[in-house]
Amino acid sequence: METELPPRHPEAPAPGTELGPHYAKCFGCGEQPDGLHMRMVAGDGLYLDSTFKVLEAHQGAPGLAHGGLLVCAFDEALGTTAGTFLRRPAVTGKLDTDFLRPVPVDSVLHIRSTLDGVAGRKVYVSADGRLDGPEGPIAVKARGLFVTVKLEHFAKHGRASDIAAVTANPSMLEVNP
Ligand SMILES: CCCCCCCCCCCCCC(=O)SCCNC(=O)CCNC(=O)[C@H](O)C(C)(C)COP(=O)(O)OP(=O)(O)OC[C@H]1O[C@@H](n2cnc3c(N)ncnc32)[C@H](O)[C@@H]1OP(=O)(O)O
Repeated sequence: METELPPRHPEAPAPGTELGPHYAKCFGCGEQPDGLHMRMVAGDGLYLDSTFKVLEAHQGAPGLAHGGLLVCAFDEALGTTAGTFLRRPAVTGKLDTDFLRPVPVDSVLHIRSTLDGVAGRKVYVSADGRLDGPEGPIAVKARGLFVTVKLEHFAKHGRASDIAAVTANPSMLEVNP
């Protein structure tokens, strides 16, 4: 598959900028009580650095993060990477994950997610998640294919009450394609 490396969008957040939630109710980055509350900082290339602290509510086995929630963290990081550097929303088409080490409750996963290339509406992204700091051992790796969509995608498919809520209060969204 031929891909191109896109330029960093001129309106992408400056390197070092901490991103706000892309949607106030997002499970990954918004205000959901048991959500992942991920924090993300724009890198100086086509990458983001994110952190996800594994909490009590995120367990699968005793004292360990649930694998599906780890996938959720990567979905969030990868989708935000695509959206941030292209300045248009992208939804997950495909997501592959390698789980290399268990991730304990109370640990912080340090995720670097990178935009690797685009081909038409397809956006290829990948990420590594490390324990014990940004240079620590890799616990989880992921690769994703995201597909850019127009805002109508959400208006057409989203639950009507939530669409009405964000229409009435656009500050719930960080969307400015
Ligand atoms: C603005 C700034 C915002 C910043 C913040 C944003 C943050 C966001 C954070 C989000 C965080 C969380 C993120 C979430 O949780 S997103 C939520 C989870 N994902 C979804 O709900 C997506 C559901 N799927 C769809 O809606 C449609 O299937 C989409 C839109 C994806 C494509 O249907 P559409 O009819 O529109 O397009 P198309 O079918 O012509 O496909 C187009 C191209 O893509 C290729 N293709 C498609 N699927 C696959 C696949 N599985 N493997 C390989 N390839 C695939 C396809 O072959 C074609 O290629 P080509 O023929 O052109 O070569």
